Amino acid sequence: MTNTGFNVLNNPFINKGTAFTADERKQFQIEGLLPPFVQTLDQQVEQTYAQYQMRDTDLAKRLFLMDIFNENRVLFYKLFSEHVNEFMPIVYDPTIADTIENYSRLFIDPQNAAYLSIDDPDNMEKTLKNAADGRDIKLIVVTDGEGILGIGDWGLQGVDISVGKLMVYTAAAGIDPKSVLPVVLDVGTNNQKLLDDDLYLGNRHERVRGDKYYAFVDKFVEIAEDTFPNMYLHFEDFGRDNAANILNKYKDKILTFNDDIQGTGIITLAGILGALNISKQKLTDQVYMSFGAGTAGAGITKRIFDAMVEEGLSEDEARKHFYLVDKQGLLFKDTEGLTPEQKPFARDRSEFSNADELTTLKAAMNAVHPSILVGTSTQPGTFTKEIIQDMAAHTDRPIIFPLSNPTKLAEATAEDLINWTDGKALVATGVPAAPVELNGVTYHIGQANNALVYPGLGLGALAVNAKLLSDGMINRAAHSLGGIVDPTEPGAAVLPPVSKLDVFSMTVANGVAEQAIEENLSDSKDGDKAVQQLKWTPEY
Ligand SMILES: NC(=O)c1ccc[n+]([C@@H]2O[C@H](COP(=O)([O-])OP(=O)(O)OC[C@H]3O[C@@H](n4cnc5c(N)ncnc54)[C@H](O)[C@@H]3O)[C@@H](O)[C@H]2O)c1
Ligand SMILES: O=C(O)C[C@H](O)C(=O)O
Ligand SMILES: [Mn+2]
Repeated sequence: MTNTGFNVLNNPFINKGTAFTADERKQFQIEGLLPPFVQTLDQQVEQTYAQYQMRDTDLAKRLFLMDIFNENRVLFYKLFSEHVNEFMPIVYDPTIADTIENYSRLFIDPQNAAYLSIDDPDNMEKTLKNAADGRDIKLIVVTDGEGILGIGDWGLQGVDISVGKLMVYTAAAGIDPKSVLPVVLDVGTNNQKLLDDDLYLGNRHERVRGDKYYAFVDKFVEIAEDTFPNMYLHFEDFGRDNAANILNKYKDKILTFNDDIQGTGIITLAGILGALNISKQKLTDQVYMSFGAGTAGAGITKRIFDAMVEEGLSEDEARKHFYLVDKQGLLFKDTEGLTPEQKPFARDRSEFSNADELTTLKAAMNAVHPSILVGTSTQPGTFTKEIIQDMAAHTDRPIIFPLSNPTKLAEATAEDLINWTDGKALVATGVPAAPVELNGVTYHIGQANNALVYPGLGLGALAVNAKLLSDGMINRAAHSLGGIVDPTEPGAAVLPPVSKLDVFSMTVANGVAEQAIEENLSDSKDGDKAVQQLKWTPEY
């Protein structure tokens, strides 16, 4: 195509549609290619929002918004910024799970993603450059699609989680959409449904594992770092066997982040601190049980453990506060198949007279009586009325976070947890939950989803060009979410509301930037100023 005009109209990073002025229409050779009336951005927002409201299912709404995204990023983000609370569950979790499961069938537009195939590693550099198309890439979200939310292996179709996470970065923290790149590492899939599907768009073979897999990931990291210096590399939804390995390999070398391990750790710690602020209890008095001790479960446990150590406990003392339950039941030192992340928290059988019977959540809860129960098991409905009422009988204000996503996989609903405990439970969920009315009190439910923190964390780290993402920066992010909710209000939520996502993302970003400077991980002098300078706003 030689026509400059159509290239402009088809480039979502520069297209303004009907908002192109008469001068711009002349300059870009698009005179007469649009209706003559020149609209303002606000008029476009009003018009598209009215069209959005005409869609009657969440999936149809999402597909409509994706059309706007594909055509005009400024318009998409302006619209998103005006309806953050309403759009988050549509653009992101839980609706995004439907689009991932049906990605190939719904495919219309590649959304400027980079598709990297393990069968074609020599093309990696070219692909990344083609996808960047001269843009200065500062932020990559990469997935290999093996552990998408709790829905498992979706192969190449997982690319939508990279696209979706990046949308939240921009809507929440003002990361310039021109500076981001969604990436999928297509290493095959073990999802038989996809392998058998003629319309599946990914590599139709089993997942490549072992040395060849790690060599591919290493090559990606190396080329991405060389091609885009000073970039923040966000890993998302890798499988349990690889996620922590990759993070451990790179976290002390480059500016990188694993959302499921670190992001989820931060938001869950923030939620627990919020809950303790309401119950006026101390973190170091809590007994913690993780149901599902995989990537997220073990990552959260480590973060809460570190927080207890920071509050003065020795590592040995702190460790005594944690119990992990996975498929095998309560995890003991001699349990078969422990992951390296589970091992430090596995218990001695001699601590229990009935250790061999502790093979279910119910038995483990009965034996331990924890004050905090966090679910990252992908097993829906497993926080039963019996288990929860027994927990509530042994602790004043049980902290209960069913975090498995999407909605259909949650260990319990907020409504049940509040009702079963007569409002005693301090609850947060992974996906948005409506307030619960009980005995004249409205209980607001916090959303413990990493989306509440990763955008601010990324903005803060990028703004000051941090060399690494340190534990100190991560900890600072977790402590930045306090002070927004009034804990004395009856029914107060344990986390700030998503409607204020843009506001508290800035608090997180400022804290993280300042911490990087304090730790000499940045040459910047003024964190707040750097954050303000990097922040992008959707306007023409
Ligand atoms: N709210 C959030 O921000 C957030 C963040 C990350 C993950 N998650 C959710 O947490 C869940 C787990 O994600 P992940 O990345 O840790 O996956 P993962 O596969 O690494 O971990 C899941 C763990 O659950 C265990 N499990 C499976 N069946 C079980 C059973 N019957 N009883 C006990 N344990 C069982 C698995 O063995 C595994 O260790 C997902 O649903 C995901 O959506 C939520
Ligand atoms: O994507 C989400 O909603 C949160 C989290 O990263 C997950 O894997 O569930
Ligand atoms: Mn995830």
